[in-house]
Amino acid sequence: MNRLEIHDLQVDLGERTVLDGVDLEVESGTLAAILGPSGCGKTTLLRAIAGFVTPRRGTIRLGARVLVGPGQVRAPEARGVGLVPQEGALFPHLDVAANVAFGLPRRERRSARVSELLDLVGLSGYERARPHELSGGQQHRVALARALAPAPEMVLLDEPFAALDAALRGSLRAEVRSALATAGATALLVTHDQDEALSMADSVAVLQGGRIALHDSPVRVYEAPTDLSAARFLGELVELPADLVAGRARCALGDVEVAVASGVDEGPVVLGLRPEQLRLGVPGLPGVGGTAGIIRAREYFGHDCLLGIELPDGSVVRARVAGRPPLADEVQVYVVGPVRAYAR
Ligand SMILES: Nc1ncnc2c1ncn2[C@@H]1O[C@H](COP(=O)(O)OP(=O)(O)OP(=O)(O)O)[C@@H](O)[C@H]1O
Repeated sequence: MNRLEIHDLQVDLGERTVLDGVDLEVESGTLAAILGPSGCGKTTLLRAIAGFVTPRRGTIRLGARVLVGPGQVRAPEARGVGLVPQEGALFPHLDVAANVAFGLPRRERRSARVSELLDLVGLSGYERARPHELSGGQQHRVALARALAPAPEMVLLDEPFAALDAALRGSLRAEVRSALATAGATALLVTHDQDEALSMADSVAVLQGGRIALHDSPVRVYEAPTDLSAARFLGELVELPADLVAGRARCALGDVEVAVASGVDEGPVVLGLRPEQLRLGVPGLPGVGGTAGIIRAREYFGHDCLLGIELPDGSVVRARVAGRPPLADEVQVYVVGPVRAYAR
C-alpha cells in the first residue's frame, strides 16, 4: 500500500530552517490538503517528498519504501512520486499527447496509455492540441495526466487551481478528485484556499512555524480545531476573552458551555467559535436567554450574510446567517454547537 509517513523532517534552505520537525501520516489512497501561511514551507515539503531538496534530518517513507532516511536518499525518479507543479509547466513546443507521454518510459510512449490518461482527465480528442490552444483548466488536466502517466504511488499537487476562475476551479476539483481516486494514488494537495481543502480532501493539515500544527478530518479541523492559530486558517473565527469555571465560560455572550478544552486551565481563556454558531432571535422574549446585540454592519453574499453585532460590553462579533440580513438592528444573540477554549 502507499501510505506516506514523514517523521521529524527538517529542511534548511540557505541559512533558513524552513521545515523544523514535520510529522505527517497520510493513509494509502487518500488525499490530504496542506494549508498554511505564505512562505511557511508548503512547496518545500512537496519538493522534499519528490526528491528535489535533501532534508537535513528525518525520514520519509512511502509504503514499504524509504525515500529519505538515515544515510539514505532515494533518487527522484525512483520514488514513485508524481509532482504537478504550480504553473502546470507543460512543454509549449510539444502537443498534448507528447506532453503526457513525456511522463512514460520511452518504450511505452506510443502505447494506448496516453489515450487512457487523456480519457481519465476528460481530454480525449485533444491529442494534437498545443498547450497555448488550451484553457488554463485544460492545461492543468494535461499536467495531471502527465504526472499520473507512470502510475505513481503518490501524487503531489502544488496549488493546481490557483490561477483559475471560481467556476472552473469548482468543476476541476471534482474531476481531479475522481481521476486520483481512479488512479488509486495517495495525494497531497497544497492550497491557500480553505474551502478547497475542506471540500476536496479526506484530511486537512495546517503547516505553521515549520511544523504540522493540526491534521485531522475536514469536519474536525473546522469544528474542533485543537490549535488557535491553526483554527484561524480554516475559516473565520469569532474570538472572545472569557473566564473558564467548571466547564462554563463567562464572556460577552453570557454564560456559555465549553467543549472539552484539553490542556487549558480554569481562569482567563480565549473562546473560539465559527460565525454560523451565532444565531439571532427577536429581543425581549421572556425566558429564552441569549444576549442583546445591535447589528452595526451587514455584508450580503446571496446564499448568506455576515453581520457585525455589537454586544453589551462594546465588543463586536461576526455572525453568519442564511439568506438576507435582518432589517431590525436590535437582536438577541444565541450560541449553538461546540465552543472551544484556548489558553490566553
Ligand atoms: N533557495 C532558497 N534559499 C533560501 N530560502 C528559500 C529558498 N527557496 C525558498 N526559500 C524560502 O523558504 C520559505 C518557504 O518557501 P516555500 O515556497 O516552501 O513556501 P510556501 O509555503 O510554498 O509559500 P507560498 O504559499 O507563498 O507559495 C520561504 O520563506 C522562502 O522565501
